[in-house]
Amino acid sequence: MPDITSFTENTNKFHTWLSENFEKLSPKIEIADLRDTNQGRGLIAKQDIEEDEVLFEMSRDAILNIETSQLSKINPENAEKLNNLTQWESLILVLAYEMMLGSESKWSPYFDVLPSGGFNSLMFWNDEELEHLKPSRVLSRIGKKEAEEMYHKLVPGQCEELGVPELAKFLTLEKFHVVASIIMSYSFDVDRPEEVDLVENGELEKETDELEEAPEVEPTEDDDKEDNSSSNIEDEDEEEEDDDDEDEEQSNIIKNDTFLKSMVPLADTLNANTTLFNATLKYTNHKLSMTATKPIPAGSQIYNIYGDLPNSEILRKYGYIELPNSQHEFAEIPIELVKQHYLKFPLSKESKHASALEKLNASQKLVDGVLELIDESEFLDMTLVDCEGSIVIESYEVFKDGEVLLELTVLITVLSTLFRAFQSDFKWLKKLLRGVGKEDSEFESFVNRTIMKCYQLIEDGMLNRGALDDLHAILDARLKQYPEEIVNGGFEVPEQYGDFSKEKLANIVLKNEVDVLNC
Ligand SMILES: C[S@@+](CC[C@H](N)C(=O)[O-])C[C@H]1O[C@@H](n2cnc3c(N)ncnc32)[C@H](O)[C@@H]1O
Repeated sequence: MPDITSFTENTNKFHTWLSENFEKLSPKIEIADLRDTNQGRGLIAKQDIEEDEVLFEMSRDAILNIETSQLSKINPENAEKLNNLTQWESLILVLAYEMMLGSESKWSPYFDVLPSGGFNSLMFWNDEELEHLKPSRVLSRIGKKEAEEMYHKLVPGQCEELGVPELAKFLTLEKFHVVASIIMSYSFDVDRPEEVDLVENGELEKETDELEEAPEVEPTEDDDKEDNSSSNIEDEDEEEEDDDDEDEEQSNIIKNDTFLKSMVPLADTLNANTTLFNATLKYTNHKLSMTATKPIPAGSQIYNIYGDLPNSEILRKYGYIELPNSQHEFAEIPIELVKQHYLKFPLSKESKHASALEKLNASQKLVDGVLELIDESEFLDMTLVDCEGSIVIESYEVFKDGEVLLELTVLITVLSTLFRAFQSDFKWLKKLLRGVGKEDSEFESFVNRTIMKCYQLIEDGMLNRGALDDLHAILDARLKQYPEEIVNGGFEVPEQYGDFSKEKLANIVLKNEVDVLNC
């Protein structure tokens, strides 16, 4: 039986705190108990709300981050020290410290409505439960190991460094996972006031409706100065690796960011839905305000959007899924499958040639040699400005509407053109093979010329037949990796959200991915 009394009491105390600490709290909204539909607390409209109406508003000192926390203030050097950690690390310490203060913390009634356990996000699934998600690539993004490494960096080292050894005792590994999971599913990346100024003055152009790191997303705000949701530990580690080269950025890591990872009370009480979202968090220089983006009829739930996330990512970070799917589903093609396709590609139709090529280990040499040249292609580096770095990456997203990542289109067009050319002339192929891996060889110049030609074709909107055939074959190979029941339509996505088993949640994610691959 859920404890209705303390749940309601905590909601009421939080509401009182909000009326004392917020600048505006519309009487048209209420915090509702939605546990009967497995949504915890949520925000409901008590009366009709108009588009652009402000639902609540708070000043920047009502939110919790390294600038407002006690941990920064108890010691004059702490603010600087926290700024030298990553956004994740510092907010974990800041939030844990305030929680340790208990009723002494300004945010104590807020903490009482945050979860203290019962998380469904993938970090809390055991190995057996995670098996159900195979072959989804979401499994590569859980970051359990990275989380533990972060724990050992912060505890006890950073706690002592900040002059709070008692925090090391409070922040057990179990508590660390709770705090990190709260940040994962409740925090916002709030634009700094200076950033808002720049955008408002037109000095910085920001694109609308685009996340900072789509689709490996954050509860960050989107570039329209409106909210989304938060980041994950691996995302930030990747950013840091990039920064590692730059000594200057080693210190003041956070000060270099245009946003500050923050806990934003009440804004994080909104549940999310990629179709039904009707409110968004807007930032001004001094304030944050939750604003209706559509008219909201009395009795409806007020929804945010945590980002352009597919169900696999919603499950990983937030522990729930959308039915029948998210608006932003994608599936992923691992590079291994692309390699395997071309390793099996018949380089000659004549059997005597085929065995000679086998002896030369030709397929492996060609696949490795071509991928190396594509990876290092200066031409692609300069022309594909929308792709970050090399087009040879671990996996490629394909989307619900049949759209494929540009990187994959280019890669497959080049590979399909090359391998069909290799297939056309056995003698020439043998000659080419001698140059694999060598600079200024005929092999290298042929591959580079083909890369340029293929790029031109793609720019002119032309995909050759061979590339399409290869893409379909690779998509089919990916589909074969999914459980038969899901691929053959033996599993049906339920109509109503409920208290689903982990296996059912996993099957819904796999079914969504299979549907995308079948598009
Ligand atoms: C930012 S919090 C929203 C407030 C939360 N419901 C609460 O009671 O504190 C995010 C969490 O709310 C839940 N949630 C959000 N949107 C949901 C939805 N559409 N359906 C089910 N649960 C949802 C998930 O547990 C998620 O991790």
